[in-house]
Amino acid sequence: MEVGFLGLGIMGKAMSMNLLKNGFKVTVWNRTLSKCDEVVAHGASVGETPAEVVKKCNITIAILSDPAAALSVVFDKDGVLDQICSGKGYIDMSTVDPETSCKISEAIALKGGHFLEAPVSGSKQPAETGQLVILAAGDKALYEEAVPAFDVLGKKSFFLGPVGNGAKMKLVVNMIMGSVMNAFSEGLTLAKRSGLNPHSLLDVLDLGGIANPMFRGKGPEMVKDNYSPAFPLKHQQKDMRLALALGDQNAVSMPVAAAANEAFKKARSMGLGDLDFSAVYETVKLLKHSS
Ligand SMILES: NC(=O)C1=CN([C@@H]2O[C@H](COP(=O)(O)OP(=O)(O)OC[C@H]3O[C@@H](n4cnc5c(N)ncnc54)[C@H](OP(=O)(O)O)[C@@H]3O)[C@@H](O)[C@H]2O)C=CC1
Ligand SMILES: O=CC(=O)O
Repeated sequence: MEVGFLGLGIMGKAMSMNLLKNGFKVTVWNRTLSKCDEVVAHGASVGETPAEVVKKCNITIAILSDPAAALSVVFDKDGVLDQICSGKGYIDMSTVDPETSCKISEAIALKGGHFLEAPVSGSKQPAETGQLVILAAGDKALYEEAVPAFDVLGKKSFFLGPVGNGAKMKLVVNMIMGSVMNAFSEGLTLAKRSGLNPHSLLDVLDLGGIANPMFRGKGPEMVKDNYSPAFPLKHQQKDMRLALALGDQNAVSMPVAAAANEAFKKARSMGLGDLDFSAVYETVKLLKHSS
């Protein structure tokens, strides 16, 4: 199977390498072209523009930073829309809002093409090991066609119905994740400030009802102040912002998520946006004792 791949950031690089390793022919494009070198060394071809990739491949996958990037790659000059047509599919795996997905879907449908949104849950390591959870919605026939690729990229894929449902599911999941990360940061800080060993807290958490892979994976690194990026904090803040907008539209009061968003914004203002989202811990550590 031949697929196009747009966007070779943390996720796109790992995912395209995984497709190559599993026998797919892959043609890649990245805005910063030099980032294609490593995947090319592993057998990928390069397209000069998104349009060139779509022209060559019947299915093109994208995973880009945010709504602005997702829209730019489709609508700008030499973008996806230039070459999408009947018989071709476009799968956007970026985390965006439902409105962005619907806009892309409608434009592609007008050209006779097929569209699937398929944001993913899971981070750098699950992307490398093919353990993502894929949250697809849109064109069911394109979903069926993409299953061999999804089977390589993920441990499970869901088809959630009409376009927008994948984006919504992803935003709900990441809203919970961002809120939990803030509570975890407060807990680690409280443990340390009150004289407890934070490693003991991690051990206790891991044996109880709220044990989870995020505490297990990020906790020991946070204690060492290591925030090497797997999921960049600027993207987590974007997800909180988009989830809060979804809350506005549905009149859902989300004070916990709103507070978590403020903490991520604070972290960005401290220059931590390119670090892992666990660096929000630094904003809690910053707060002074009252006594
Ligand atoms: N990292 C993670 O753990 C996860 C991330 N996600 C989501 O996946 C998406 C990608 O994340 P990740 O790989 O971490 O992000 P990165 O920041 O590592 O990569 C972003 C990618 O988007 C490209 N890009 C940014 N702006 C534009 C633009 N205007 N036009 C064209 N390309 C653009 C970048 O190109 P360039 O190299 O030129 O800058 C790069 O290829 C995001 O939506 C994120 O929320 C979802 C699950 C997990
Ligand atoms: O979007 C991030 C993730 O870890 O999932």
